[in-house]
Amino acid sequence: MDDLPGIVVTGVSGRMGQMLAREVTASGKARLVGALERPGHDWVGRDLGACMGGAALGVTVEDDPLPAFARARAVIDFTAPAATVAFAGLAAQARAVHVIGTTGLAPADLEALEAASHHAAIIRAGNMSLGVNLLAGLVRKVAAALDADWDIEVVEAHHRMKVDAPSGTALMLGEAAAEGRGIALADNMESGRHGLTGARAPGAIGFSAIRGGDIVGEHDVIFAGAGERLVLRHVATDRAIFARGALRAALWGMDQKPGQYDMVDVLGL
Ligand SMILES: NC(=O)c1ccc[n+]([C@@H]2O[C@H](COP(=O)([O-])OP(=O)(O)OC[C@H]3O[C@@H](n4cnc5c(N)ncnc54)[C@H](O)[C@@H]3O)[C@@H](O)[C@H]2O)c1
Ligand SMILES: O=C(O)C1=N[C@H](C(=O)O)CCC1
Repeated sequence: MDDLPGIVVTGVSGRMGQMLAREVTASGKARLVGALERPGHDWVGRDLGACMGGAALGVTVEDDPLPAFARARAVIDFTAPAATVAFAGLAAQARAVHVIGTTGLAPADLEALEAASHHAAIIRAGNMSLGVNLLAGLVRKVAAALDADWDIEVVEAHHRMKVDAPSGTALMLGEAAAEGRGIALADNMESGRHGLTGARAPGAIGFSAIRGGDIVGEHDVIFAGAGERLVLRHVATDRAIFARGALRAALWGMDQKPGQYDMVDVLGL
């Protein structure tokens, strides 16, 4: 057991943090060598297993990232943008692989990640599931095959606690559509329609977000043409798909040089 590579999970009390801690512990491929929460969180200083309502795991929840990262080959981080940027600098210092699932990152955050990736591998994706990464490839192909008379709309649905929109997945799928069409997403994005919006801009890629209940994650990419409509859909029913992808990315990243990677690299798609 002791020779298995060590992994630290950040934001360990969160929806994804708990899922990740369970995935790493049960995998037989890695050891959980650290569990982090934000300072002041009531899990800090307690055994993680007990906090999650099960048997003791022998892993105490900590709030100081650097000593934890120094014990790890990889850090799996599904938290919030400010925390992720700070963790990127510290993971780079510890030369640990940083797997980032956090969404809602701003351009300045991405610049900070780029700087950190000169010192350690960073693997980041708005969605770590196999299905969504395959879907992105299909979306790119369909968008390349259809002309701009086909309107592209991305519709996503998530649980009521999600804080960012469009989702990271929706943006990934929008990027794939834009690449297929040979346009820049940033110049063609239409989202948050409300009121007297006027007609749809020709060639736009539209985004709509639904938030409610405990929806894990659903994404439709709609290609709407004259007299017909093509809909490509992914439905997530279990967060374990994201945790499995993240663990796979962490193990893969341990053999990579410093740099930025995504799940297409990890999955060899
Ligand atoms: N890429 C993917 O496949 C994927 C899948 C699911 C969720 N996500 C993203 O992961 C992120 C987290 O989602 P969630 O549903 O688990 O959210 P959540 O709110 O349940 O969990 C986030 C956790 O991070 C902790 N945290 C915040 N700042 C911290 C800090 N400085 N140090 C340590 N811990 C800190 C919070 O206390 C919380 O426990 C979101 O950005 C979400 O969009 C990505
Ligand atoms: O629950 C979330 O939050 C999710 N976030 C990712 C996104 O923004 O696309 C992946 C799906 C779940």
